[in-house]
Amino acid sequence: MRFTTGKPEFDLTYDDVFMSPTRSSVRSRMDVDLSSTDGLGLSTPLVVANMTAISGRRMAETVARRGAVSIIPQDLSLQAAGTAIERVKRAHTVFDTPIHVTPDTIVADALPLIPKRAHGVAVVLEGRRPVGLVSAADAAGVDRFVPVHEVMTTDLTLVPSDSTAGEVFETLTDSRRKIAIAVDEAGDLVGVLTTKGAMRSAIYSPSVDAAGRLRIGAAVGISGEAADRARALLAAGADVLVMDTAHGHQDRMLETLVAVRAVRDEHARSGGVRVPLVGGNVVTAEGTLDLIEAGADIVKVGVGPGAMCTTRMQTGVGRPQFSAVLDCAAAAADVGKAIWADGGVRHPRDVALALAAGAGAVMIGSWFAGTHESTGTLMHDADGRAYKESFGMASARAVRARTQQQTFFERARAGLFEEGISSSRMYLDPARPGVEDLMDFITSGVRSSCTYAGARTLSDFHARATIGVQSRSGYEEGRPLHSSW
Ligand SMILES: NC(=O)C1=CN([C@@H]2O[C@H](COP(=O)(O)OP(=O)(O)OC[C@H]3O[C@@H](n4cnc5c(N)ncnc54)[C@H](OP(=O)(O)O)[C@@H]3O)[C@@H](O)[C@H]2O)C=CC1
Ligand SMILES: Nc1nc2c(ncn2[C@@H]2O[C@H](COP(=O)(O)O)[C@@H](O)[C@H]2O)c(=O)[nH]1
Repeated sequence: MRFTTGKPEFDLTYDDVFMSPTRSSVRSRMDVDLSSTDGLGLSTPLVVANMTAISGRRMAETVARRGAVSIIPQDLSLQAAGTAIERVKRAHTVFDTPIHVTPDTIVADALPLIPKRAHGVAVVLEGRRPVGLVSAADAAGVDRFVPVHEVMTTDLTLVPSDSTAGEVFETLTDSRRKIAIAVDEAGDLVGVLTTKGAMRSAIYSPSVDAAGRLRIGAAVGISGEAADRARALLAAGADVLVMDTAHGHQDRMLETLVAVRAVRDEHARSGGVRVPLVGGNVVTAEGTLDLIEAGADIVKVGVGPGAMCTTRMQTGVGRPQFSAVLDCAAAAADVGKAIWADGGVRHPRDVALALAAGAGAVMIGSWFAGTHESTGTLMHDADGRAYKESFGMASARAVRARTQQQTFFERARAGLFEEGISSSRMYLDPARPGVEDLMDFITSGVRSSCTYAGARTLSDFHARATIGVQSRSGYEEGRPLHSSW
């Protein structure tokens, strides 16, 4: 990557920069290979942040089907994390795992479950056999105590579970239906697929492990028994381990990395699979190199850019994210390693700019909180707009949950150091209410950015990108106007 006018002496945010178009021989945006350059080989270079309000098994399976990976937060109990990993490993790589209810489930119980999937229905099962579909529209205007078998649709599009996404697409378009239910030879439920899902399956490749199962990562805190948690997560099948703390460039993080690396190496010797370790967060070349020396394969970069973050206001510490990514990525590349750009992403352009600066993949939290797949419960404000509640992992709320086993004094002391927002409303975009909708939005933007730079791969993109520094009005000029001026 090069600057149009030489590297400035001051640090830059994503908003401060733009990319100049350069001559390109790439004929189509679909010719761009978006595989991550972080060694994980994600076909979509996105990682869902290890935040309790965002990353759970539903998020993990959905993004893995589209080539990305989600990290289960450190605050989840080992048992819950193990269950999440196990469910994601069992999930189908093409068909979505639907919500299911029984014919006798009452409408009042079924309705809150339906928004937990972007496809908007629950499958009604007798045993494991699908007998109906119920949507919020089917249940509109009926008594809440009515059993779903009285309102469900029974005219189903059943497809064999070995159907390809293309075959399902044809079946659905021929029958003018939106959702197919895949069943096995016994007629038992395997999963569901919408026309959009079938189309996406043709565009994205799932992120899978050596056994062909969807991938999922898990976080380990630096306080407490990190090595024991890491060992248990590896045994449960985690595909990547993330050690992160606010100040990643501290002795305790380095010691934790050394300890977890030993556990990981032992796991690799016995099982033959070397799980990558991620450490963070840092914003300097020195921090990056120290974490790599201690055992990190990937360094997580970003202090203070996150949407739930109060660190910069509270402490004055942090660094504008574009420059942090640029410097840390260069330092990591010098020793053959990579970084994730973590936090501060609000538009597809931010992802493109992070990748142009050399990030191996980009971590997103809050933007994905406002989706059907995040862990929170769907709520509506006084105007009827749908939202989910999000909170920072260093907020008083998260600290209270994380320190439950400690004494009252320790908890009160920890509570003094909050560096995050405890409650924030992340609205679902009515045009893009699912995480896959946002992934389409982001990846189409990044594909296009690559062709503007004449790049077919992300390493090409980093090599060819030409970046300029813009004024505030330069940034404002680029913002679309949704009504006249
Ligand atoms: N990317 C970012 O900008 C930030 C991210 N976060 C996220 O919040 C989550 C919780 O992280 P964290 O608050 O570190 O909690 P952790 O539970 O990971 O604990 C942090 C440990 O480091 C010690 N510590 C020393 N200096 C600091 C410091 N400046 N800030 C925080 N801890 C320090 C703490 O001790 P003691 O409590 O005794 O001081 C504690 O033992 C993580 O997921 C992290 O990524 C949090 C803040 C910033
Ligand atoms: N300073 C804080 N940073 C936090 C907190 N919770 C999470 N984070 C960081 O933000 C990113 C995600 O950024 P986003 O802009 O996509 O939301 C996450 O990975 C953490 O590094 C917090 O409470 N305080």
